[in-house]
Amino acid sequence: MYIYSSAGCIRPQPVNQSSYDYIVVGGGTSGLVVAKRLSENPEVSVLVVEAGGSVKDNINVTDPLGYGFAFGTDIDWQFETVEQQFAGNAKQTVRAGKALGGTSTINGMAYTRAQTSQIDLWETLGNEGWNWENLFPYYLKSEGFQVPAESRAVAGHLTYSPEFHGLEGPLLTGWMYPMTNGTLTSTINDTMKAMGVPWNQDVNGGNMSGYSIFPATINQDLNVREDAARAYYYPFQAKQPNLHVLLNTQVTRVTWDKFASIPTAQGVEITSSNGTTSVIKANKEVILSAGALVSPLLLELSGIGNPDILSKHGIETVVDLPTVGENLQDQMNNGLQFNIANNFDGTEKNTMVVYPTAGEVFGERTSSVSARLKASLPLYAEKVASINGNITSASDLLEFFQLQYDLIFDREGKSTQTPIAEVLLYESNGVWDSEYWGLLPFSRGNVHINSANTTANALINPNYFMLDWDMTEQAGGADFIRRMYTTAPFSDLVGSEILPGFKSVPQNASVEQWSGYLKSSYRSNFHPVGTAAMMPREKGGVVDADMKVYGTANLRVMDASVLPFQVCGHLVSTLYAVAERLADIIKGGHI
Ligand SMILES: Cc1cc2nc3c(=O)[nH]c(=O)nc-3n(C[C@H](O)[C@H](O)[C@H](O)COP(=O)(O)OP(=O)(O)OC[C@H]3O[C@@H](n4cnc5c(N)ncnc54)[C@H](O)[C@@H]3O)c2cc1C
Repeated sequence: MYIYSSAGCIRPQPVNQSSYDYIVVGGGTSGLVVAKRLSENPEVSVLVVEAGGSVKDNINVTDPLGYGFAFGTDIDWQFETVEQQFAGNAKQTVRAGKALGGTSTINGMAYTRAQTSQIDLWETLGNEGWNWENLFPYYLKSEGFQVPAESRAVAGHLTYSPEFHGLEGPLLTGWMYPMTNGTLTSTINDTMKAMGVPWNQDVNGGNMSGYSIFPATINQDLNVREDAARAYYYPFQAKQPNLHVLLNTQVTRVTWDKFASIPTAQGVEITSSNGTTSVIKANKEVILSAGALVSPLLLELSGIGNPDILSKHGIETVVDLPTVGENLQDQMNNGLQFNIANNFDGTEKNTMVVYPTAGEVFGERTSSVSARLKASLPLYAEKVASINGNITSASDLLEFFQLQYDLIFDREGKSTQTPIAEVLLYESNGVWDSEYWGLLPFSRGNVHINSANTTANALINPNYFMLDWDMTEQAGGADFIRRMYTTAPFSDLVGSEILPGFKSVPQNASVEQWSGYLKSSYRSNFHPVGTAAMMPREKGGVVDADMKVYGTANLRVMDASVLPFQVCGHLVSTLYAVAERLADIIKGGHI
């Protein structure tokens, strides 16, 4: 067993302690933030246990234009879902990073936050103190925004509002150099204007809707990906000798203090890469940051969860918390492709994004779509409850669904400012590609252990396309893209539609006509959240507003599992901010 500690560059050293004050399970996006911040106090020792290794020099990670290079390699967990019964029964692959830095080492590097109302919703649910106003300072605290030079900003349409960005935080954000020249951005802007979609000066201030050029997590001067390890670990290795990292080591469960009156984590059981198993003790706390598809499994393997599931696998119940692993929410990712007309020179590679609202997607149909959704909510709640074994009651689900509805539509059924789709646009291998996803599906699934064997595959079931809104939203996104490609002036640069093509999905297709194509060509959007949700226990929460697991003295979860609802932005910006705030909560003082 080897430990990587503060002594300069990454170099294996024998484990030198059998106990640490804090043990963070998973050196990923969230885990490294918490570990770095806790170890700012030189009096405490912090150990991060990470299943993967260091990828500091892995070109598949560092190359900012190398999105996808790491897929299918040994740093990709490549989780597999069960057959998706509402989407043609095919299984799906859900990617996640297995490396120091976690999924931030393989992701698309987009840095976009959330709609203010989405974060405020967390407080409405009963999580005191979790609202946009309180979280916003932590978005700024985590961020080291690299201000683009004015000439670059003008040439590349890189608009931003300085007050929405932190300059001193560890996580570098900004724009890649080669992305900032060309005229396509303004052509699309004129097209968006023609479609009634405004330019959004900065998607990171709490209003995401509109058309924008989004920043990335990037070190623009080195031209390398900025992942969690580059932001929150490597620069502090030498300065914070009390921050230790144990790589290539898998945590298999939490161990408990047999003599404590309430369940108290005593440490973690680990398996090293050579297969040896041992226990490391935690003097104060264990924090699970293994990701939304693993942290709930570690809870179950440690005896926290649904007693029916635990007993089936011979695991003694430590805390009866049946919603562990429930409330899984992911999004579905589809794409449309078009030929490029000869008059486009193909040189611009800006990070263009459109976040249309329900009104912009559905147009005149908005009130009928909203009425139908509203009327369907009780049915949705019944359906989700029954398919998921009534672990979360239909009445609780109905409450969540009404809150989610209120994000999208107001009381009169009109569209709010919350976007319902993310639409990307880029030129790739000589064609126009528009990848997109509906942002707020109502489907809820789950993830559970399938064995007490810690290395066995889990049962991952996002229930993609379970509810008809999810298809309505996804088909609406496809319609929106077709309009975008056929609206001037962008239409001048577009040839014929390649995918799906009008033979496969006719012009002005109905939702039903879209569904065959969308279900046969979708993939996971790789944004699983909600499986150890921060909510009051009586509503099905797994962690409280301090991310402490209900019924335990000193076990917390901090990763995408705790987000009770999906957010409209990509996840890392919000996870960095939430983890920053949690670190302050643990340290005993927060903004
Ligand atoms: C392909 C892809 C593209 C994406 N694109 C974007 C994007 O452009 N922008 C964005 O903001 N978000 C994006 N996301 C989502 C985002 O990156 C993730 O939601 C986020 O990084 C998850 O952070 P986390 O802290 O929850 O978990 P992770 O960062 O996944 O960290 C979990 C860590 O725990 C480790 N671990 C797991 N099990 C164990 C165990 N038993 N013992 C020890 N360690 C363990 C893992 O190896 C990992 O390092 C993308 C995701 C993917 C997969």
